[in-house]
Amino acid sequence: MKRCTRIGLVTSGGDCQGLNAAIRGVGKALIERIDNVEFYGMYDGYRGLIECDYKYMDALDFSGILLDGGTMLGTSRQPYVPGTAIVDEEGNDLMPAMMNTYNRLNLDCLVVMGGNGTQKSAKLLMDAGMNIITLPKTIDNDIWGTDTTFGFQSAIDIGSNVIDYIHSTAQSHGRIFLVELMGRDAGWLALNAGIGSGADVILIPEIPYSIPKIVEAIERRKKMGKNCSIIAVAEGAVSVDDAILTEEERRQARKNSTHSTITYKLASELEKITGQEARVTVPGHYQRGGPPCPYDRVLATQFGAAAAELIATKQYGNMVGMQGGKIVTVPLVDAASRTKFLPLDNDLIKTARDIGISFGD
Ligand SMILES: Nc1ncnc2c1ncn2[C@@H]1O[C@H](COP(=O)(O)OP(=O)(O)OP(=O)(O)O)[C@@H](O)[C@H]1O
Ligand SMILES: O=P(O)(O)OC[C@H]1O[C@](O)(CO)[C@@H](O)[C@@H]1O
Ligand SMILES: [Mg+2]
Repeated sequence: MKRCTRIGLVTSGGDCQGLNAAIRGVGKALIERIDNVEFYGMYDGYRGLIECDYKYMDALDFSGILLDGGTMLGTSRQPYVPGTAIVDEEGNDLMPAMMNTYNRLNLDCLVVMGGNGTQKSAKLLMDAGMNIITLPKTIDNDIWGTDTTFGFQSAIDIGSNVIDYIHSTAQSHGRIFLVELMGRDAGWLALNAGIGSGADVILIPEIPYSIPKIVEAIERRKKMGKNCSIIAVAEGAVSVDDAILTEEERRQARKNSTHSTITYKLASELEKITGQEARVTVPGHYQRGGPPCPYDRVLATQFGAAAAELIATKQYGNMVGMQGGKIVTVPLVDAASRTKFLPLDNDLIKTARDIGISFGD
């Protein structure tokens, strides 16, 4: 009898919408393609791989999960030395433990679903000799080599919806409203949600803001008879003053600040300067929760099926991605090589500026 193909599955990093849809896509497409296939779902990201803690999965596990939020396998963030190793709290390299699980289960391939950080760690697994295929998941859309990631569109929908609802209360009270959206390093989510919901100012990490410029935008609106202003703030947005600090200096400044986030600090500064009441709304992890939107269901299914094809044809060491509307295969060395920040010549930044949205610059 033909030896069975044994596939490991890992979901790593922050959860997002579409992870279960992607797991389902990989599972169903492999069952269709390969006669004898077994699945081992690692619990809680790399923890399961390290501790050989897994769930044996069969066809039924891939049914009825398309709409489920989160990940049925659980996820985690594991300490690491950048680009070098996944480690425990004492700094011990955990590659031998992960390799042990891979060999013990006699895996043919490990499918790793994660964000930009996960792509880097998956490359370490590949370098150590594992057959790896990765899928790009994250609400941040910051993975190099793919135009989009699953989770991103669902988070845009939620972020836009939050701002949609803020409009009426902002208008009734004549207030400045700051809505803090996720995105520590990249502004994709804030930009898209901001444009999609009619924000007046959008602040993203890639374009440092100056407070006088934001005030200018608010005053300009007042002159046009508009009594409220809505500011979409990426959580990683930085002022021009902070942009010149080192990462360590910025960390210290955050630690010493009396404000919980930059958005609250900005709100109190704007209130002082403009004399207009300012309020902050932080949807937080709500942006990552709940069912994937239909677009993400389709994307995650496409990515999952494409991953199955790569496995069936033994094209390991690749990430599945989307470029120009087409499913592509991206070498993991490239996908893991850098973060996909918003380029300043991005069309959407131009569109936003064209309709008078300020970036505080
Ligand atoms: N530079 C790196 N080198 C090695 N391993 C890394 C690196 N960055 C992250 N990892 C590993 O990948 C895991 C997931 O990374 P991270 O927490 O950055 O989330 P992510 O995959 O980027 O997803 P998201 O940003 O959407 O939450 C980390 O907990 C860590 O174990
Ligand atoms: O879930 P945690 O660990 O609080 O991390 C939050 C971070 O995860 C993300 O949701 C995805 O990377 C970021 O946008 C956010 O900064
Ligand atoms: Mg990330």
